[in-house]
Amino acid sequence: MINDMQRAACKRANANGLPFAIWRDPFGADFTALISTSAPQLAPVFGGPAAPGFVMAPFSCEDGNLAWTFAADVLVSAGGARYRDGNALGPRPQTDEQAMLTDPQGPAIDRLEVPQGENPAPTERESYMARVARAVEKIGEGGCDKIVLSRIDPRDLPAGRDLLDLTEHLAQLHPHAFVCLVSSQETGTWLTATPEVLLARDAEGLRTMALAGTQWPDPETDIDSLTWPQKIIDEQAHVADFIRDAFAAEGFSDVEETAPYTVRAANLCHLRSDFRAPSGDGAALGRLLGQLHPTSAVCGMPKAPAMEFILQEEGATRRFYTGYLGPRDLGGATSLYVNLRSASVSGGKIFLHVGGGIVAASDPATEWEETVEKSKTIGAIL
Ligand SMILES: C=C(O[C@@H]1C=C(C(=O)O)C=C[C@H]1O)C(=O)O
Repeated sequence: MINDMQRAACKRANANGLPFAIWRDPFGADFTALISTSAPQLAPVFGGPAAPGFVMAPFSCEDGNLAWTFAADVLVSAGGARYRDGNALGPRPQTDEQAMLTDPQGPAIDRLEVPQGENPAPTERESYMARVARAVEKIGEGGCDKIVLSRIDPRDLPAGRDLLDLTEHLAQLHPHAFVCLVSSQETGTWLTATPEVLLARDAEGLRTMALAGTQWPDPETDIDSLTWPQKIIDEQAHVADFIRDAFAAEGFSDVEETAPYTVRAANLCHLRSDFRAPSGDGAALGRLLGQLHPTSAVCGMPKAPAMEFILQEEGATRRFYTGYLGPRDLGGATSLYVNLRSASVSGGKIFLHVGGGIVAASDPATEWEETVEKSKTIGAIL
């Protein structure tokens, strides 16, 4: 899955303080590794100069179309390495640094490890439940229909396990997910196994999804037999409304939409509907991304008061959790995923971020349970 050249390139990047990302697409077999030989820059995802790269944006940002952009200086896919030459990728290294990253005779590095950085405090059960109760109260006062809250669950990384091995294990456990390890000084190091597409563009056009509602049925359950309470059906419909409005506001027409259906994501099930639309020009896509991020699936509704409540309750602890990440302009496609079922890595610790949407009828104890179930996506490898 992660081949020897990809391992060597990521470890050498890490040892040399260079940014890298390594990911596996949903239902894909192979990983792709991308290494930058310079620091990531904040740049527009759509509408700027098109060059292959990897992008990552935080939850809270002024412009949803602005993301940390990791230039694809070296790209190692299952078929071999390619190297940046201007705004394209070519077969031969253009610099010594590019060559060093993939040189079969280059230095062997034992393990990929991340130095100690941030050390956020855990959110205890009582304090999370009190936070949920305050959100329900706020919704009851009017002005907000839904607020997505989250918490942090710090765990120890298994001693002696390489982060690349953990990433590979995560991918094996969750074939449906976009699985990614990304690291830079600007973003920190994040491990993700997300089921949620924020916005994807390829030759066939645009794709996104409205995902909401969570159940954790017995693994033997036939998911087609699952039913959803009306409050979840309504909540998912609101997320779909939000996406439909964003397309309409930016002038995208001929948007096709499916009816909601149940999908599995690890031990969880969600309610989802899919959107497809013809692509637009870069400026319109940038505005669409700005409208979509953060969606009501991870922030709430309406966006502004939900965001204000989240920042007041959680401070700035989310950082890149519920932001987005993914490859840009690679092989003619850009695939941005919501950074969910994700965790930041710092020294020997991994900080799981888990959350859920709160509506008027939410029960604090059940909301806590939901976050415990969501923590199992990454928890399963620890
Ligand atoms: C916020 C998370 O998940 C989001 C919230 C969901 C919900 O409220 O049911 C479902 C899917 C995601 O859009 C998370 O996984 O941390």
